[in-house]
Amino acid sequence: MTSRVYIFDTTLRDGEQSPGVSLTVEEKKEIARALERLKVDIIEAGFPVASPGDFEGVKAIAETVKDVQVAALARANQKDIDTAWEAIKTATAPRIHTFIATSDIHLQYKLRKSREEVLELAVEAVKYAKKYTPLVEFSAEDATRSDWDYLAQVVVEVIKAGAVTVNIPDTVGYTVPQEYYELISHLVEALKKADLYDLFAEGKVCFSVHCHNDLGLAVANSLSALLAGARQVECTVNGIGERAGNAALEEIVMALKTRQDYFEKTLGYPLETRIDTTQIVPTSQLVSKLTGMMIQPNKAIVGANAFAHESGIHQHGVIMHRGTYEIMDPQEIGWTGSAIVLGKHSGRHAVKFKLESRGWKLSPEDLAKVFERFRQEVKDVLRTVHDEYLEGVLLDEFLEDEYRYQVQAAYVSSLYGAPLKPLAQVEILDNKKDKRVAFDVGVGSIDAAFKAVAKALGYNFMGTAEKDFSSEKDLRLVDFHIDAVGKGTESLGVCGVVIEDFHGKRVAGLGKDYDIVAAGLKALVNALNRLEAYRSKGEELKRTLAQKTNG
Ligand SMILES: CC(=O)SCCNC(=O)CCNC(=O)[C@H](O)C(C)(C)COP(=O)(O)OP(=O)(O)OC[C@H]1O[C@@H](n2cnc3c(N)ncnc32)[C@H](O)[C@@H]1OP(=O)(O)O
Ligand SMILES: CC(C)C(=O)C(=O)O
Repeated sequence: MTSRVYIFDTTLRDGEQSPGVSLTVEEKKEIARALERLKVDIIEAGFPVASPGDFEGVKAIAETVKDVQVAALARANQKDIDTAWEAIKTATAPRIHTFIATSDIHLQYKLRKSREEVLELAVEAVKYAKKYTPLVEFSAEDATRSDWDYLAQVVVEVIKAGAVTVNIPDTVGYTVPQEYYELISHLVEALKKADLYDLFAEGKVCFSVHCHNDLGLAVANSLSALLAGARQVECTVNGIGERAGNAALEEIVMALKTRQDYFEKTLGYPLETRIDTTQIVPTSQLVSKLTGMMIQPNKAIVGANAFAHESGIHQHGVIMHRGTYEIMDPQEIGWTGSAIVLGKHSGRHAVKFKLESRGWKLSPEDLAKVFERFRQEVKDVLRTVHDEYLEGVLLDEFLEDEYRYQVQAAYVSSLYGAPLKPLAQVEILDNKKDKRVAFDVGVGSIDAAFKAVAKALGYNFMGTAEKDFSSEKDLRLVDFHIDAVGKGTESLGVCGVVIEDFHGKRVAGLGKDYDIVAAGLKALVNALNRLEAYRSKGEELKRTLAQKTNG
């Protein structure tokens, strides 16, 4: 048996069958190019007879990609096969993928045909497709709910008719790993009985698997089938597809790579794909963007949290040795690295690590003070804790005396249904007791208030605009959010802001108030106090604190 596993990507065919997904020809070409870079073996580009748009998409892909087979789907009839061929004939290696269901439930209710009729249609379809290309794949739709002996008969006959790949789909995600293993083994035995085993053993005929995820078992079932002798896996990027989706390409590939030891121990040789795993994350993100199907944060391999650690014990482990809580190298998959994310469950080691990565070296006593303040003021208060909030509490701890500004009073209007813009007037007192007053308008009351505060203190508030900084006075808003502590209209508003200055320095500010605009004002003024204190005393403080660690 060969050790090579062929990756048949059906993102553009079964993946596009996800409810709500519809890709343009240009988008399909962009994904196909990404799949070529990922080095999948086969791209199933679509179902050409389905619509002129599908036909054009498949044709365009066949003309675009070179280093990969291009497959087109066709029912077991001549029109579908002719149309499939028309669409893929310019591909470097065109594959016709014809299919018909073999389960009694499909035969009786959907096809309204006998087993004999379906067998004949399958054989005729393969023979007909074979006139166009040697690369003919046959799929026995709903194979896992088919009678095993009838399925074996179909498999044997389509191979005799010329199919070089025989796919055994778990169309409705019904099987379980052990059963699927036994089914593939049963079909291998059938090849032996039919004197076709040599073709299979030499890799001239290949069993393929195509698993749906209705019970969440698509990847497990696919891997189990590989152990039984299948050598092609049909899968989609991010696991998108009909209903609960298909087996996720990234999970199959990384399971084979990460547990190569297990497959080698079990089979006596490793299983290998030719996938360039560093292309997994870029491809996944492209597919998500173009299909509009979000990737859940905890999705294996490609979810935003797949290599992020928030709880203290795990963070400590990862800081000491990544392998304590990670079984894959994120960079091998195309991530920039793992992430230590500060949050409710973070501990002292993570806080120390984060501060050190920003150039702060603290004695155990100073670290304890900052950690305690972080615990009290930030950890339980914010859901997303940017690293800047941690540096912020450090600045509060050591430089609070330097803070210059305090909101004295503010008047901010809030409008509904009026053709006017909200207006903010703020009065800020500095540490020399001088009053700084400014007015401004904004798209909303917070926007107006922030502009007025910035103006009063000599800054120019750019909002979240992507435009370049043009002056030392410019300030960009990097993050802004308000959470409510408590329930109902009397809850406390907690506002967090992160701003960036002309030099790229980012600082965070926090503000709390029963009035959410007031919470926002306090947060921005807190951030500006921290920014100015950092600018005048930050580097000196770093040196002073670091010296304490030497003594
Ligand atoms: C398991 C899978 O993922 S299979 C692929 C599913 N993908 C799609 O369906 C893609 C989009 N489909 C379409 O655009 C349309 O269904 C088309 C163009 C393919 C067919 O449209 P229509 O001709 O209107 O038929 P409709 O979809 O309503 O019914 C399917 C017909 O194909 C027949 N059929 C279904 N599977 C097969 C097959 N593998 N081989 C031969 N005939 C089949 C059905 O019996 C039915 O025939 P009938 O019209 O004589 O009753
Ligand atoms: C056409 C076949 C391969 C299919 O998509 C399925 O059975 O799910």
